[in-house]
Amino acid sequence: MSFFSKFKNLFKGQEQEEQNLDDAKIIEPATLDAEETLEEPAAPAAQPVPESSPVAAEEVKDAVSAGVSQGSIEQAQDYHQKMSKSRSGILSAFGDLMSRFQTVDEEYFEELEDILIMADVGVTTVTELTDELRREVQRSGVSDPRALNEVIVNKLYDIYNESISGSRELNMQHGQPTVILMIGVNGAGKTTTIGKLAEQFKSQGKKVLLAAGDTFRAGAIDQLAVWAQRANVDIVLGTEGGDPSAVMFDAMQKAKNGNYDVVLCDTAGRLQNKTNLMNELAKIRRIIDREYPGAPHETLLVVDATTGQNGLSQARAFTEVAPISGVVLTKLDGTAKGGIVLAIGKELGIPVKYIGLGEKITDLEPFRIENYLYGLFAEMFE
Ligand SMILES: Nc1nc2c(ncn2[C@@H]2O[C@H](COP(=O)(O)OP(=O)(O)OP(=O)(O)O)[C@@H](O)[C@H]2O)c(=O)[nH]1
Repeated sequence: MSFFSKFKNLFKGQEQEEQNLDDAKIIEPATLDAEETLEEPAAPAAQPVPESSPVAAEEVKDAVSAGVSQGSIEQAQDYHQKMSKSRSGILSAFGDLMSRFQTVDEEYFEELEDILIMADVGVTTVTELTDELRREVQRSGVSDPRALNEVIVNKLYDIYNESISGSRELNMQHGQPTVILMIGVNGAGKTTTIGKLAEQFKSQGKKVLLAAGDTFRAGAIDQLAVWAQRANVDIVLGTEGGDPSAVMFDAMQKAKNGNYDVVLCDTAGRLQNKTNLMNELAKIRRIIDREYPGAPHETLLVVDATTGQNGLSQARAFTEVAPISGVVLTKLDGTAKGGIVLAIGKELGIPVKYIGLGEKITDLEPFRIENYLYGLFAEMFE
């Protein structure tokens, strides 16, 4: 069974449960007003909650064994709700395609390519996808475009998974602080993301320290200090125009003496001057590594999803100045072109580790390709 069928079945299983609970609620005795009735209220007709159908239960078991848990249902629903801009763009284009093509032909493939490229899925991914679809159509003889929808989603899932190398989880340390270096151009959402991550770690009971290493942009230090306050975590402040490596040194000392679990390091995002940035990041990494050999344990590149292909070329340029272990894609709630996740996976081979789905401190989700594809395409299969 494909990942999507399994995923879909889990939702079917959940809907069935909710329906069962609703059915049971309708006949709850609490809904009768005993005060106003002279007669004894009828014996409560509460019935046991009916069991889910054995088929649904079996399918849910399948989905769970495919790694889809209750937690991921909630996450997927969150993705679904907050990615509505991207989804409505893609779904209306697909709807239009379905209404105009009764059979799959070359023109259908060309239009499909256009839709996906417009959604920022990226030319390489789109070409690989449609080449495979053409082969699939030849092999299976499928001619109804509707029958291809699920195949498309499954292939996007496979292409992403095959492109990514490296761990998709954060490389968390035990017995020493996990040092995370955040890089990315100004305005991508770096500061906000550091605040959101701090909040998440804090809510997991971890002791968190921020290092305000963007000493270049006026106001960056103050802005990070505001997030530290919001998340109620400690911060090492630099001085505007000062040496960011000095901030990192102080932060590493404080982390050691204060038994911190996580240090989140902000950096300046001056991509315009690649050599300077490369030297600055190399120096920062050296200082951190000297205090904690092997650190930083993560270097996360923050990319603004609304910048589309521009964001992708920015990301590519950053891979030339520092080794990147993961991408945080921000503002996925604010774009109608959410396909950029797939382009980044395919073109850079770096896992997207988090996505930003809003401006609030809680609007950051660990990235899961299943949830993302559900968020984008779910209604296509209803
Ligand atoms: N809708 C939405 N807005 C976001 C998200 N992440 C960040 N933002 C907004 O993007 C804007 C820029 O975010 P910052 O965190 O200031 O960006 P930055 O990369 O730190 O920029 P510099 O401080 O200039 O380096 C702010 O208005 C944030 O509220 C997100 O996931 N969704």
